[in-house]
Amino acid sequence: MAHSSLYTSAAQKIIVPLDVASEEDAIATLNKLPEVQFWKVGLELFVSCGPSILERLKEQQKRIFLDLKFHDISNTVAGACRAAGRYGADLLTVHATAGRTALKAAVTAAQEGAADSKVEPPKVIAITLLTSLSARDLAFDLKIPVELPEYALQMALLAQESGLAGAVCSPQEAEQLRQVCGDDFLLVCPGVRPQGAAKGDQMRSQTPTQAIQAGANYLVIGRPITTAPDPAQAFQTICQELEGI
Ligand SMILES: O=C(O)c1cc(=O)[nH]c(=O)n1[C@@H]1O[C@H](COP(=O)(O)O)[C@@H](O)[C@H]1O
Repeated sequence: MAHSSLYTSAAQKIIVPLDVASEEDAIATLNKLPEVQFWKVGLELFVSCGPSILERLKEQQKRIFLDLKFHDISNTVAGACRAAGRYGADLLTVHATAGRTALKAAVTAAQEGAADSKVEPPKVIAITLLTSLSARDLAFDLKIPVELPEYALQMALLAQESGLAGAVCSPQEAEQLRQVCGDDFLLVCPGVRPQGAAKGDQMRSQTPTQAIQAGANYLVIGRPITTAPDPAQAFQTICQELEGI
């Protein structure tokens, strides 16, 4: 059995999503993975059981990525971000394709919400292009006539110009985004798969080592940990991989 102290710095870089449909299942996942410091609450759990899970996480001094991926007109995005800003989450997502006005409004509104409840505002980060989409999807279905890495970069730059703290991108685009957007821009990478793990619906994946070497600040890793026969062991194996870089 590995010692948790060995994995502290690597563990802080890994965000594990609570992609379950009830608070009970979420708590069961939390209990299986006591070493995880940073949890993601996304659409499935938030729509299923609302904000009470955020209180449970805060009681346990966990960090929270509130991944609600807002994508709407600017007035509606602002209202949602103001409400989300009240919860004291660390990170909050909006889609870059909501556009410049909505992105700027998101940051301001999240700050207002946080001030209302006297908590730190969440860092608002933008989805550049979902990691479940391929270059083929971008060109043929979304009809976007721009190469995929360039498109992700342009969405990240739009987010940066609009005052957002960072972006969500696949590890495959992280190196270019890091070079262009600089060291202070947060890069959060889902679509991360340890060598040999099932990709599922992830179309642009890389290993944890590759993602960190490309410049990711945080890795979002779900099923390779949560559906493993021993989730705590799977988490520790990834931490060990990162400690070895
Ligand atoms: O915003 C996200 O976290 C996100 C963006 C994205 O482009 N791709 C993506 O997979 N995610 C999330 O990252 C997690 C990936 O989970 P696994 O594929 O199980 O590792 C899921 O909770 C997704 O909602």
